[in-house]
Formats: sequence, structure tokens, C-alpha cells
Amino acid sequence: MKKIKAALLGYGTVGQGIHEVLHEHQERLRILLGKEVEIVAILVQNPSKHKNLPENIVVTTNFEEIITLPELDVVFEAIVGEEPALSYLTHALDKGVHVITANKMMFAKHAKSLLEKARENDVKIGFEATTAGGTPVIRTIEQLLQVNRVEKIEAILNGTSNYILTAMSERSIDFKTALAEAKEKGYAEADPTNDIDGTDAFNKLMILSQLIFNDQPAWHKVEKTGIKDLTSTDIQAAQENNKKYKHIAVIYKEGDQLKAEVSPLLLSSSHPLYNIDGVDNAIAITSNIVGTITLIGPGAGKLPTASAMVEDLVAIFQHEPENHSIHQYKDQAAV
Ligand SMILES: NC(=O)C1=CN([C@@H]2O[C@H](COP(=O)(O)OP(=O)(O)OC[C@H]3O[C@@H](n4cnc5c(N)ncnc54)[C@H](OP(=O)(O)O)[C@@H]3O)[C@@H](O)[C@H]2O)C=CC1
Ligand SMILES: N[C@@H](CC=O)C(=O)O
Repeated sequence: MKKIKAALLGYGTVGQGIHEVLHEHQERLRILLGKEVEIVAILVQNPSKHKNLPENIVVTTNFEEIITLPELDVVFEAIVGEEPALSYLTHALDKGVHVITANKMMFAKHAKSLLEKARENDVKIGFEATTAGGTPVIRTIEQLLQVNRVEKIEAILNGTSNYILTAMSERSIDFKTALAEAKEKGYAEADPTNDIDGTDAFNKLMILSQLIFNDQPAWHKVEKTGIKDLTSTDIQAAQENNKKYKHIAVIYKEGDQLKAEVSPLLLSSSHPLYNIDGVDNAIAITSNIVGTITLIGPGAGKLPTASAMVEDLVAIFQHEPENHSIHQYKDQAAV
């Protein structure tokens, strides 16, 4: 049986999640794609941390060694920061290799040029995992709201912030302890600055903006505030008034101007995002025909993020002409 040959860039929370999901669900992937998916190489920074990987997988710090492997089909990118990720993915697209990325910091800035490059080279970029973790907002907008015109997004887009706010409110723990828990659970970035100062939610909002409006507002004009200055006293006071702080990202068009803001807001219980707690994200999408749809689901973590990336893999390879396209499990097939 032919194989889909994949490389992982990064073997931290997300990279390990992808490996686990590909391994655990090999049979399902074989049914869906008519092919096995094989991880042939993994790029890391410090190979001594990754000594227990199977011997048939190339573990390297040198991207050249990966991109020159014969018959490489796809690269999953789960490293940190704008560079070298951008250069690696540009190189992969130029070589005709599909790309699946979780790297929102890089993609917020370079979505447009990378998507153009992918089109030029007749390959695909999956980026579901860049926004809202395991919650499938990208494909919902891209594929299920094509006749609709999306007019507004109001969303909780950072799992760490929502986890911290919920923990401070429900368990009365302090900010530092809640952040340490979010790190321990694999929700927060290794450097959590972007989680708590609003940058991560901002980056995700810009990715949605690019997808929906094929444009982004001028970054310096978007007001961006994180949750880092909220104190336990603020949170308890809100609770005593039956309110909650939530970190909200909003974008809409006013005339031909894009308006966006990312900030903590005090919500009353009638607000649709009031009950979104823990690591969950929620995205209220308002469109001209259907009205408002709200997607809710895990916004961070190993398996939710890997789920989004492996679903991207299926979306890319299912469309290759020789592949099968079976959408139902046998025991769920319609009679
Ligand atoms: N964690 C989450 O819930 C989510 C994360 N993301 C994004 O996914 C990406 C990965 O996140 P996560 O797995 O949590 O991060 P981790 O810090 O857990 O892992 C990062 C991995 O990337 C490797 N790495 C980092 N920089 C380089 C480099 N320059 N060259 C080669 N390898 C490198 C590290 O190598 P080594 O192991 O040797 O140190 C490590 O294996 C990030 O861009 C993040 O923003 C997106 C959605 C959700
Ligand atoms: N650190 C991010 C991870 C997912 O994008 C978050 O907490 O939302």
C-alpha cells in the first residue's frame, strides 16, 4: 500500500499530539485515505530530549535534511515563533510539499503570502489549528458559509486566559497559580507573554480577518489588552455582582473600514459568551443569511490541537484523485 510521508517540525505538546493521533487512528486514516500515514522525520531543537523515538524516524536539528528526503508529501509545523518557521514553510511549498501549521504567530503575519505561494505551487496549507485549537472555525467559515457573507466575529480565542479567569473566579486561586496550571496542562505557550497580554488572541483574530475579509485592519490601530492586570479583587467583585470577566476579540466592518478590538470585558449572565469556561474557546459568527452561529470547544491542548491538524491532513489528501472518500464509520452508516 502507498504511504503518505510526513515530517513533524517540533515535538513538544502539539508535535507529540500529532504523533499520538496518527498512531492511534492509523486504521481510520487508511480507510479515509486509502493510504498509510508514516512519520519519516522530526525536527527539534535539542535531540537529547527525544531519545526514545523509533529508529526509523530521522530526528534532526537540520531542516535541509528533512526537506531533501525523497517523496516527502507533507510537513506538520508546530515550532515556536515567526522564524525559522516562515522560511521552512516557504521552502516546503516551493518544493511542492503540503503544509499544515499550528503557528498562529507566524501565520497571522504571513497568511496571505503563504496562501499565494501554495496556490502557485498547487499545494495546500491547513491552518485549522492556528485558531481556537480543536474547534473547527476555519473550515466552518471556509466551507459551510460560502454563500453567506460573514459580517462579525465575537469570540474567546485564548484558552489560557479563559482557563485563568475561570480558575480565579470558581476556585479563588491567584493569577500565578492559575497560569502555572495552564502551563502544566499544555495550554499556555512556553513563554506565556502572548497569552496574557492579548497578543495570541489578536493573532488569531487577524487570521480570521484574512480568511473572512481577505484583509486585516492596520495592526497598530487595533486596541489590544490582555488579562494580566486583572486582580483577584476585580474577579471577586465581578462575581458578587453575578458578572464575569471574559477576554473578548471582536471584528466587523463599518463601511469599508475593519474595526477590531481585543480586551477583557465584564459580561452579565445574558451574554452568549458568559458561560464559556475553562480552556474552551467560543466563536460567535454573524452572517447575513443564517444569523449568528456559535461554535464552542477546546481552544488549546495536545489532543484538540492535534485533532485539528490531522483533520487538515484528511481534508488535503482526501481531495487527491486516487484517494477514497468514506465519511462514515461502518457502524454509523445510514441504512
Ligand atoms: N499548545 C497548544 O495548545 C497550542 C499550540 N499552538 C502552537 O503550536 C506551536 C507548538 O506549540 P507547543 O507544542 O505547545 O510548543 P512546545 O514548546 O511544547 O514545543 C515546541 C517544539 O518545537 C521545537 N522547536 C522550537 N523552536 C524550534 C526551532 N527553531 N527549530 C527546531 N525545533 C524547534 C522544540 O524543540 P525541543 O523539543 O528540542 O525543545 C519543541 O519540540 C506553537 O507555535 C504554538 O503557538 C497552537 C495551538 C494550540
Ligand atoms: N496558548 C494558546 C494555545 C492555543 O492556541 C491558548 O492558550 O489559546
